[in-house]
Amino acid sequence: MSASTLDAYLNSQSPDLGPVVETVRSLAGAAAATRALIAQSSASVMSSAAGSLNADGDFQRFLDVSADEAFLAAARRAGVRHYCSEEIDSAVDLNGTSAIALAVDPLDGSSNIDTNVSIGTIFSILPALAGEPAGSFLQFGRRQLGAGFFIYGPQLALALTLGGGTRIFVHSPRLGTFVESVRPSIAEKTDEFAINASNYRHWDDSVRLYVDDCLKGTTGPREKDFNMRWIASLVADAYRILIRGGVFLYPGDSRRGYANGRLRLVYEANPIAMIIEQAGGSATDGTTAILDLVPTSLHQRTPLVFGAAREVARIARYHAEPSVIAGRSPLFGHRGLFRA
Ligand SMILES: O=P(O)(O)OC[C@H]1O[C@](O)(COP(=O)(O)O)[C@@H](O)[C@@H]1O
Ligand SMILES: [Mg+2]
Ligand SMILES: [Mg+2]
Repeated sequence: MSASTLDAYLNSQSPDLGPVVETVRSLAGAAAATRALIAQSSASVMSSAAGSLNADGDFQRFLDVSADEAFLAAARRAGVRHYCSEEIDSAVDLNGTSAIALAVDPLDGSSNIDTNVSIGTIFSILPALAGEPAGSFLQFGRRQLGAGFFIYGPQLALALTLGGGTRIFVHSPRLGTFVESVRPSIAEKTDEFAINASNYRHWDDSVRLYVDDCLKGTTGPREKDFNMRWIASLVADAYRILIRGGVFLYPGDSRRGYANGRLRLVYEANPIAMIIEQAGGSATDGTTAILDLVPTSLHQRTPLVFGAAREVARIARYHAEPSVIAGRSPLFGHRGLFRA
């Protein structure tokens, strides 16, 4: 693969993708500025409270709000018509000239801000519909024209899809631009899973049984040992899966407000699902493809399972065939390590 820049890649797109290309170009500028802000700020400034709660009830930090301002400004510069983000209550009409709707999670992985763990920005690009701005974001994920995320990690990187596969670009401070790094292809099998295991007691039996079976390793039904990773930054977990495979789960659970997990459909699950599918993986809410779900509200949550296609399909069977679980009920007496 010959090294290419993000600009060259964007310039090679067909003219009808022009407004999408302009949007990505503008977002890349905002990401470089956000990266610089992160690099310059002390941990206490970055994580300091902005003083309010967002639409989902999360405490907003300084960086959540400043990233939102940077990406909103980038949307305006690109002529985006409709904008929504995790940090604002309702979608807004920017009166832009292009028929583009942009949904953004300006700062993903907020709980990691002051620990110097990778965080990022996730975006979803949709066709803007006539009428109220909110309507543009209630289209199912297969309508996305493009999706991506920036990750502020050891490298500033962009995972991007415009529908013809997924590409990863890494920012070169020397060249002042993003350079293509890898075209990820997610293996369909894996022996690495990612889940917040502290919620074990809140999960339903299908998720517990799946994790139990992984933990039993070579002597269990999977007949192989599994490794576990959980970064608690969706962008970082997704990036790892793009690079070396694996499967990620944030299921619904019995905690108050967590019936549909924690992640938001419009600006987290949908763009990640498109990026993952375009890299050869799959993404579901446990059983149904994320990209086939029709959002009913801007900030709605969804359970999210994504990564290696065969593993995601296996997890769907744990969810969809209670008889499998019922048939295994004698095992529930010794469910595994997390019960010890
Ligand atoms: O702390 P938990 O419950 O494990 O949740 C971690 C998840 O929450 C998130 O931080 C939610 O995103 P925000 O930081 O944008 O609210 C994801 O990045 C991550 O996967
Ligand atoms: Mg997020
Ligand atoms: Mg966020």
